[in-house]
Amino acid sequence: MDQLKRQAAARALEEVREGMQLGLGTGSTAKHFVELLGERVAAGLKVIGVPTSEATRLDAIRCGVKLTTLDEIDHLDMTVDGADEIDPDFNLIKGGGGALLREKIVAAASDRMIVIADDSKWVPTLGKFPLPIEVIPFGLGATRRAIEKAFAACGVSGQMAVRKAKDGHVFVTDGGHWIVDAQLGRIVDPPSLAKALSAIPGVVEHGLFIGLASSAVLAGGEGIRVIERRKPKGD
Ligand SMILES: O=C[C@H](O)[C@H](O)[C@H](O)COP(=O)(O)O
Repeated sequence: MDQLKRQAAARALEEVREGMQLGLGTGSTAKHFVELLGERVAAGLKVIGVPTSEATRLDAIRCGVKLTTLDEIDHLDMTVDGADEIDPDFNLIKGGGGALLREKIVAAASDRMIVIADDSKWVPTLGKFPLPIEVIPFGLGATRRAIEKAFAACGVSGQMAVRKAKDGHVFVTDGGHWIVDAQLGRIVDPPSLAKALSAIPGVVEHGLFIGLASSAVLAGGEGIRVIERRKPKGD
């Protein structure tokens, strides 16, 4: 599986050009991309990156990739990031690693977002992977009730659990928030659910990425598939 992730990362690297401003994703697949990019930088390629998490920031520094912020530059040419699920409309679930907020900010600031993954992430319908919802700890009971209402209005339901870190403590995101993971099974209308969740005051962000991904590089046993989204970014 790790080999497939690296192959997808290597294929995405072929899209990188001299001078590009790049969004650097988070997770085990994106980490391969940062490492491979580091090798190209060591060989003379000049690019600059914006990391989507503290973990990626440290990886990029270790790999010699020059970094900047979205305060210093006004757009990114391309973001390369992993995903937990991708559907045929290029809706994504992200946030399995807890980086969804920065990942979404960076993807939205990019001209293109390439999703890299092993092909098990390509699914007919989103929802088997628990949907991460980043929340403010204050008033969480009220926020959870509002989330349940949004689920009902969008025809989904399922258990919610506050994410725990490996040490048993509540997982805290880079932004200092918590994550509620929702086991929805099948998300019938991802764009409507995304809109409903975004309207809840205690929800900082959610892991549904709608209209952001422009292509997917999927590595599987039979090779690499590059699938382009037909609709322009933002639709
Ligand atoms: O918060 C984490 C990110 O959204 C990751 O890109 C996503 O969870 C996929 O991670 P991985 O490549 O490790 O499966």
